[in-house]
Amino acid sequence: MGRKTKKNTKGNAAQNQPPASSSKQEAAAAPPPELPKAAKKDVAELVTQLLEKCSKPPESGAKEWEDYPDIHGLVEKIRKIQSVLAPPESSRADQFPAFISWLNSNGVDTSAVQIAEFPEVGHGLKATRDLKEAEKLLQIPRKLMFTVDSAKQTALGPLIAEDKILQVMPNVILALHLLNEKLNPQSFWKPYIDILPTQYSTPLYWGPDDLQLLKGSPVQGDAISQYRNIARQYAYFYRLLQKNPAASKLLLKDNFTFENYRWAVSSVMTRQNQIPARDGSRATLGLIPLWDMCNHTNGIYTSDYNAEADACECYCLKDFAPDQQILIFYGPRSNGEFLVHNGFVYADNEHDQLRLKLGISKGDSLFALKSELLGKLSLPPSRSFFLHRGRFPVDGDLLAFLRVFSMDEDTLKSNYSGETAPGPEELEALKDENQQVNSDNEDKVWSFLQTRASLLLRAYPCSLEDDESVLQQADSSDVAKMASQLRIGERRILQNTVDYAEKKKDDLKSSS
Ligand SMILES: C[S@@+](CC[C@H](N)C(=O)[O-])C[C@H]1O[C@@H](n2cnc3c(N)ncnc32)[C@H](O)[C@@H]1O
Repeated sequence: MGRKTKKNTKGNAAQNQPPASSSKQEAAAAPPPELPKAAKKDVAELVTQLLEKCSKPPESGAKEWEDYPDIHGLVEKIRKIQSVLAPPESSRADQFPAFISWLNSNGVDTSAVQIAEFPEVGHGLKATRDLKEAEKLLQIPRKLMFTVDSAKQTALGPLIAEDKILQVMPNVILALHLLNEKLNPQSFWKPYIDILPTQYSTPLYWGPDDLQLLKGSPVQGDAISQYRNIARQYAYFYRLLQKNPAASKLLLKDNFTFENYRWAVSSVMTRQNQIPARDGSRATLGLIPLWDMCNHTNGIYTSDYNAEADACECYCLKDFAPDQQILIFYGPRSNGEFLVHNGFVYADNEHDQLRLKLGISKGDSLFALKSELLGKLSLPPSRSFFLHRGRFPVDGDLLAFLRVFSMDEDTLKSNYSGETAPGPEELEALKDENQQVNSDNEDKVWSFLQTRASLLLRAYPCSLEDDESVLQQADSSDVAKMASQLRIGERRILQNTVDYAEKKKDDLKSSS
């Protein structure tokens, strides 16, 4: 979410004592329930199959979708066996008072905010009084933060020190840390973990029918890849926890269910933040209690790191009246990114963009010349680009790629290769809309883009009106609404691109 930079202002550094190591606390905890031996054996076999299935390199297009039912099927079998370990349902809202007391007793002033439930966004913060734009809203000391660094100081530390894969996956470290602390009734962070949502709307919670709702959108492939990645991670870390002696005393070891893992991964994905390490030399990944109760809106970053106070500070994005929801800006992400990583999309996303995969065909007789020129622009011959919402749908990288993609042999040979190889200025010019290679090339660029965007518009399985009515219908599922809102945004970007290309072609005609 918010970007954190170092900032020196006055603060109360004396409060910042690290929490006691929870490895000691774990020793006092009652053991959580375990699966019977036979069930454990069945899970271990399914996990081996899952790891094998997910470890095959992901294939694009239809193949990716073809693999998904098998992966999903194995995961569902595992979940069924492990369902006996599910903890009793608990009410999140009942835990808020203890959470606020915990914050207050650790030096957090919560007087300006209150936790409340809001339509469409879940729980969030509301103002308890008039708050002015740029006024300091919250200050959360490091000792309350739940970070990769704090994970290393618990019983997870030895496992992190041993496993090379874990060391390069800070988000997984956080997820395992969260699960281990959740199982520990003595955890310092218990009041925080108790108020986390019990489930999420990320695609990790979707079934095959839900994923089908994304048909026509490139986000469908992203959601399937995410599911595959998390299933693979689950299988890998399941085996690691069973086999590695450094994991033998972890509470997590016998409670590492897929349900728990997708919950922990989603908790981390939807709430994580980069936090400068204590010495400022690097960033660590972490969760920031209370600050992470703020929901997102368009705007600018208003969070900062106060190095002197060793605390995260959040300022008001705008004026807020009493009882009004306090919103912050998470960052410039597209609706597709928000859907896959945060489980939501919203209508007025100023930073919405649509992924567009493009490549020079290996069968193109000019492949070598075009690839060489693209290399000089630091672009591979095939990659994903983005079409943007707003006045300028095409950015410099996409424009340069399309110009090279559309170049004829003569132009390539006489202006862009060998002795006529372009210098830095000519390369920059390829990214500049106000310059052109020649009018024929320019016409090809905009015609190609117009056709491609029109085809993508036609590829959606339903109309704009259908999607708009899904949003209006009270009985539409949350996933159906999300998929419709996503497509509405994508269609707007594609239609804007078609119109923009048309205008560019008209301008070309009138200038020739
Ligand atoms: C950091 S948490 C914010 C607190 C969260 N609403 C809760 O109940 O714990 C981020 C999550 O809040 C929800 N959210 C935040 N901003 C939203 C928005 N503009 N529209 C819909 N959901 C939103 C999404 O579920 C997202 O994953």
